[in-house]
Amino acid sequence: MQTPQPPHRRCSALLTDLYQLTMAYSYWKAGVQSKEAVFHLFFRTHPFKSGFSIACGLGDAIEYLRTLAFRDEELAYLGTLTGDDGKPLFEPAFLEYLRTMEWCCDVDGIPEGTVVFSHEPLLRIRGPLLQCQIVETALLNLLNFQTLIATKAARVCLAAQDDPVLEFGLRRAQGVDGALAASRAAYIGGCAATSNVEAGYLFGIPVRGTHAHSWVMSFDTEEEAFRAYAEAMPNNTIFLVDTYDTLTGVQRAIETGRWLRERGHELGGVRLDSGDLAWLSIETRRMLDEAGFPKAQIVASNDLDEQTISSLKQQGARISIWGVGTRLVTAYDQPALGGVYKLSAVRENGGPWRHKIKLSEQTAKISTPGLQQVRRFRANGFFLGDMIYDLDAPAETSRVIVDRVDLTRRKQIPENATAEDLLVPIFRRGRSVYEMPPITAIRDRAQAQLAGFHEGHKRFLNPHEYPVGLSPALHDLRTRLILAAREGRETGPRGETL
Ligand SMILES: Nc1ncnc2c1ncn2[C@@H]1O[C@H](COP(=O)(O)OP(=O)(O)OP(=O)(O)O)[C@@H](O)[C@H]1O
Ligand SMILES: O=P(O)(O)OC[C@H]1O[C@H](OP(=O)(O)OP(=O)(O)O)[C@H](O)[C@@H]1O
Ligand SMILES: O=C(O)c1cccnc1
Repeated sequence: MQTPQPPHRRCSALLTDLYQLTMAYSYWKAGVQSKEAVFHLFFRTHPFKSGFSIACGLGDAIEYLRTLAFRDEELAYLGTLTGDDGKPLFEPAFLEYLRTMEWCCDVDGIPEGTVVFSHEPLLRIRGPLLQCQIVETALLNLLNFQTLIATKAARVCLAAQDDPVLEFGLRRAQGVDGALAASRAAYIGGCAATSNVEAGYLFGIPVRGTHAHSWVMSFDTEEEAFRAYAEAMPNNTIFLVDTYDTLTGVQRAIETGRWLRERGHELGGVRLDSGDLAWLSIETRRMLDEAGFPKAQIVASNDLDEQTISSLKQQGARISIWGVGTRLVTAYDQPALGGVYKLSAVRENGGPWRHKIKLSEQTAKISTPGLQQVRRFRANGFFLGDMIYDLDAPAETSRVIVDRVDLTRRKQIPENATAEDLLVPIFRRGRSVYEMPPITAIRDRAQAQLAGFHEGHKRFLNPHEYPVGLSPALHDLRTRLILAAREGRETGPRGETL
């Protein structure tokens, strides 16, 4: 069966904040709708105090942009919207403009599954100002959530070391759409399978599951329940053992395992879902091994996350499969990634680019100008640092990475390092030029990328900061623009004094 690609449903052109459309209208009224613009989508801080994030959501973003069009019913609805004076917000001629508008932007993006860092553009959109503007909200929605969940999943999987992690989140996820997107992102982040059957069907993710307490409770005894399940599904026998007393449940699972073995089947294992999971798993392992079931798996679930899993590992827990739901798919400890979408250059009629910045009281929040690309350096199997540079400058050959905020912090990249530019072409003049990899390849990419970063960047407590900065030329350009903006001075296109 061919694996369907995201999305699971059409993302409408109306899936946006009203202000994108009021700005679009005003660009059109002012006659600047076709001015060429460049925007970048990036985040400023990693979620979960993490030292890294995993890019995710590009697949849905591509489908959204590929099918972007205002339908007649949607335009009719926009025609009913009114302003403070009760008169229509949008003129019919503008709605007609939207109806015939064809997506024609250039888009470059960092492939899903890539390890990414704060201030790095995950997407660069270049094209008519109006078109770049109206896609902001949907792109942020798609990339923010999926990057958040893929990052959480990667952390949970790092904590589980080489043990499989099953994503069990559907029942607690943020709605149907959140659940599906979370299952996909969790798989990309490293989960082995999901309990969400629709995600399995739509995205080609492996599906796994055990059984619930209700199964046990619906029989008079636990023995009967396990036996009936074993008879029905001798090839899927992980028994939930904590409905009454966990270790008694393990004993009953062992008895059912003997019964299965007499019939040529093997006991899959047990699931622990309450109590002290470290102690119970150690006792359970001992019982299973002594009874001759060394291959039976011990699955654990119950409000797990990367911190609990790390702690359980430290306590010597003998858990071999981790079922993780609520805290993974809701990104419980940080429910949103603060990705933003910022204008960084404009030009008219193919003239020189005018680089733009947004000032802020907080230096870290001052935006980066230019047409940005990210160059990642690597030597001896490890990534050394990332340099954001300006494609509008002469070809970048520098191997010095300058900290965005503190220009005295610089990293010199050695000559033997190889370099890779992370943003790849996704759309050219509105046409999709990117071949979406299968989801398994995206997941493999995340694993391969993570393996290229030193452990210090991946630890949970005070991770070591991976070097990310600007090329010296882009740093100079940004500084010139900040000074000119602060002094209220006009500058040349590249921030030069006039
Ligand atoms: N040894 C352990 N070390 C650290 N955390 C643990 C350990 N064992 C279990 N936990 C976690 O502690 C929490 C225990 O949950 P809680 O106090 O609600 O009790 P419970 O065992 O779930 O009881 P019940 O489900 O019957 O209400 C869960 O998040 C679980 O993952
Ligand atoms: O804890 P999570 O990480 O979300 O994993 C999924 C949970 O969902 C199921 O129980 P449910 O929460 O429905 O009921 P229970 O806690 O009363 O067993 C399962 O037994 C897990 O405990
Ligand atoms: O299959 C399971 O064990 C499962 C599925 C969803 C939620 N909790 C557990």
